[in-house]
Amino acid sequence: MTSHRTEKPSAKTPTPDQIRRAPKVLLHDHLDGGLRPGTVADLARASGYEGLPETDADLLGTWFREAADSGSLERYLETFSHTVGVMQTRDALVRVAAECAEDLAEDGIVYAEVRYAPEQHLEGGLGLEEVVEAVNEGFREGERRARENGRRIRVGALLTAMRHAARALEIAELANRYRDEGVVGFDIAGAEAGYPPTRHLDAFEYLKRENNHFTIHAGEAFGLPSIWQALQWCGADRLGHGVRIIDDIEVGEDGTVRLGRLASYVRDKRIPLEMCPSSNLQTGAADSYAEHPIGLLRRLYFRVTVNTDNRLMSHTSLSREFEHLVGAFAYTLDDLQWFSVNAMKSAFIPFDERLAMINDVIKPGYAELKSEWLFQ
Ligand SMILES: O=c1[nH]cnc2c1ncn2[C@@H]1O[C@H](CO)[C@@H](O)[C@H]1O
Ligand SMILES: [Zn+2]
Repeated sequence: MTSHRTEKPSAKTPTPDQIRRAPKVLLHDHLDGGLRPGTVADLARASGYEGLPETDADLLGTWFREAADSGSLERYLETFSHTVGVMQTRDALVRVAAECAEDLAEDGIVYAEVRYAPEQHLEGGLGLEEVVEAVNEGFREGERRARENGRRIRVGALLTAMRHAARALEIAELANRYRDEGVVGFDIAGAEAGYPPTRHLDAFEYLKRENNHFTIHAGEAFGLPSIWQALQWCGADRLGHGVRIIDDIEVGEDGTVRLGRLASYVRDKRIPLEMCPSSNLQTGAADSYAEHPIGLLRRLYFRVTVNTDNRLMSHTSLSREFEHLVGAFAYTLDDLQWFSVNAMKSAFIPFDERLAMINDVIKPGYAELKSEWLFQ
């Protein structure tokens, strides 16, 4: 008698090792939120930065995670003063960017867009352009080191303007100037409540006139009005977080789902949502992985992507984010592929490159993983 395997192999729960080896795409990761704890300690020592709460790398890593675990975005953001504080020289920026690309490649990421706010790195005397050039140099160096270790990654930069400041147009112009040299788009970040995206309308209008791309942190600490402004006033291509779109979705007792006008628009127009589950648990935007809106949004086929936000503060990696989601929602390799293809479709690099990444890198990578059961 022949025995047949009844379970579709791709429907099995992926192991942590498979998750790590799966080709992944990351669209929302802050350069100043992803330093290795040891690097923060090293750079502080080298530059004479005295404000660190701990000097031992392990203790420092724990400190960042715990301090960021505050339940409020404002308190979460306070921890960045220490990472930004040690990223004020060319060498520090090159090192942090190179290690970032290396770490992402080691985690199985094949394409990443990493963001940072150039205006926050001028205290040591660097100019905005020098900051961008140092970070770009670091990314290229990290890509090279990854290649030497048998890994392949491409990293693009997103330039962020801080929403409480008034330099958005200047930073948008900077992003436009470097668009063919490693910078793929623009973003605004920082405390959301009290700083609506329309404050920076001039920057967004400028980028639209230049046919350039941008994402906006919206719907994280503040709700639907922020998402609505980001899309309908500012014209964002993607939403950073966007979790609060859930406020415009009603699920009835019998399971029927009703989308409001804004949620319908987001789904109909395939607006990419850059979701960052662990970060949301820390800032209070969601209570647990199982209750995170990503579960429902994925079932409703919103264009959901999975991201890290701040690997240091959230003690995470993209693989870990997927592990949490696999635990909460029993996602399979098919789901992971769906998230990765969604992210690649939503990237800011040209269409032909996105398509080649999907067809020549991502899909073959998942096919390879899905075939492993045949040889066990
Ligand atoms: O989740 C977030 N929401 C809003 N702002 C953030 C988040 N994570 C980091 N930053 C802010 O973005 C700056 C540039 O990278 C960081 O310095 C931090 O202030
Ligand atoms: Zn963010």
